[in-house]
Amino acid sequence: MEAKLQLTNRNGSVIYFPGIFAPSQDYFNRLKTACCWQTEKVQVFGKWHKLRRQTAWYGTADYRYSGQLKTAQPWLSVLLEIKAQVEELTNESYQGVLLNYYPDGLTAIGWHADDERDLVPNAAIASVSFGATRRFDLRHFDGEQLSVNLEDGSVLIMAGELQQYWKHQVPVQRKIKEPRINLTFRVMT
Ligand SMILES: O=C(O)CCC(=O)C(=O)O
Ligand SMILES: [Fe+2]
Repeated sequence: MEAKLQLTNRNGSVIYFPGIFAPSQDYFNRLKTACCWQTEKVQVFGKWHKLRRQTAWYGTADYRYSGQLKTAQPWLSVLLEIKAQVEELTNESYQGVLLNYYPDGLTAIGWHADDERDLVPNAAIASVSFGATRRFDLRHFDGEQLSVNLEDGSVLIMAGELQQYWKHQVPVQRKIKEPRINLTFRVMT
């Protein structure tokens, strides 16, 4: 059994597994090279703005989120390799993965819940991290906050009713100059 840390079990569960993938597997560079990255945009008062964060969506189902339609690109072998290990660890099967590329610590993702209607409600979301360690914050609607550092090769599982009661973010960390890739494997309707 792998080492694991249960961060909360209140209104959903969050479990952290460090060191699931070894640095020698070189997934950061393989994903950086193989994936078709797109600069993320957000619409504010009708105007589109480019973000520093880049994303990619792979799998067998299209995904609508924050006003955009992400057309699924077919699975890559490197993604299937990672998916197989994550499915074994979490006892779940995933139809899609959202990848986020953070070039440095100035790149962040704001408070949100992963509750889009294309996702099966309350199904597990498995979040895999490569590269720079970044802080991951969770905030319950009643104000309780939790944080965990997501290290290279780790897997974080969010499950149950979590997305209905908690939001999460990856905040700006100015001192971090190194890039990071995160993959969130999702169960789609
Ligand atoms: O980069 C992370 O650790 C989280 C990404 C995330 O929350 C998302 O893609 O919905
Ligand atoms: Fe998220």
